[in-house]
Amino acid sequence: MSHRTLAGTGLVVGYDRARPVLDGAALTVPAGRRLAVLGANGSGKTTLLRCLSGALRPLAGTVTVDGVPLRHSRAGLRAHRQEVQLVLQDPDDQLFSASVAQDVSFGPLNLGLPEETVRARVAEALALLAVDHLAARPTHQLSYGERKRVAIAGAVAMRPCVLLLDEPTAGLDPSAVAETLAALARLEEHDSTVVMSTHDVDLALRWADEVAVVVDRAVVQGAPLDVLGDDVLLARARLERPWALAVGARLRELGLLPGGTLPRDAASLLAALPDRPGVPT
Ligand SMILES: Nc1ncnc2c1ncn2[C@@H]1O[C@H](COP(=O)(O)OP(=O)(O)OP(=O)(O)O)[C@@H](O)[C@H]1O
Repeated sequence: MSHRTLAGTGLVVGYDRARPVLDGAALTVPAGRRLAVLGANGSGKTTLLRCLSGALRPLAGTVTVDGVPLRHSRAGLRAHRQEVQLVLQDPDDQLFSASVAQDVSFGPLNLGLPEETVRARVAEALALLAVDHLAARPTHQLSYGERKRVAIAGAVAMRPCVLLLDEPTAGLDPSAVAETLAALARLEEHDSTVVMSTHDVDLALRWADEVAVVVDRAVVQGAPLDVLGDDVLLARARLERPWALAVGARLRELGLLPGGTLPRDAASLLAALPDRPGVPT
């Protein structure tokens, strides 16, 4: 795998030509950078990811990989799927084989790869997602969190350059969220660029290198502190300011937090606070 830059420009995407979900949206997934796609329910996050994956053809606009436009022919889509993989929000939309190993091997087998290569890819994908101990288990017996990680493993076995994850942490408990994030970090070491959609502004702030907000049928993209500190944009997008920015800004107003970049999570906020109690005069 190697890093590739996935981008969409002038995207008009939707299910009804008269009322597209996205109308002239642009997004760049910079190679090797973590991108979080945020937006309220129904704003069009899934629609955007489906379009970038090639699953949904835009009514207008172009999707490119390293500047080369995606063609929606059979051959074009087949080539695109080897570069870009989408993992759906609900693992039950994705898992259909009897066992975990069979499910994860489905994509590589479909590519016509030799059995030995498929076995190696499956073993690697299961290990990266820390679900190797589940290889022989029937998929329907797994917990929701396990099924979500197995679904990601299925995409990873295709060795995509860009992995698009639709709400990979939704419905997970905090330890399962941490396990998923650790798995994503291992994927990045294997040169996959990871994009996740989420409603969780706090997660986006602490995880992402860049943030894209789907709002008013368009996409606003930028640095996490800029985008998630923009109250006007957040209100338009029906999102809340991340707690770390809200609390950090208030502590700074009170003179309790030194200047510089605002902390992005609890650990860095606590580390930035003075080590003595009491309100400074
Ligand atoms: N297959 C479809 N046919 C018709 N309309 C659809 C279809 N899929 C989605 N939509 C509509 O497109 C809009 C955007 O939906 P989408 O699923 O992309 O939003 P989302 O931001 O991912 O939402 P959520 O956070 O609730 O998952 C919604 O109004 C939805 O009803």
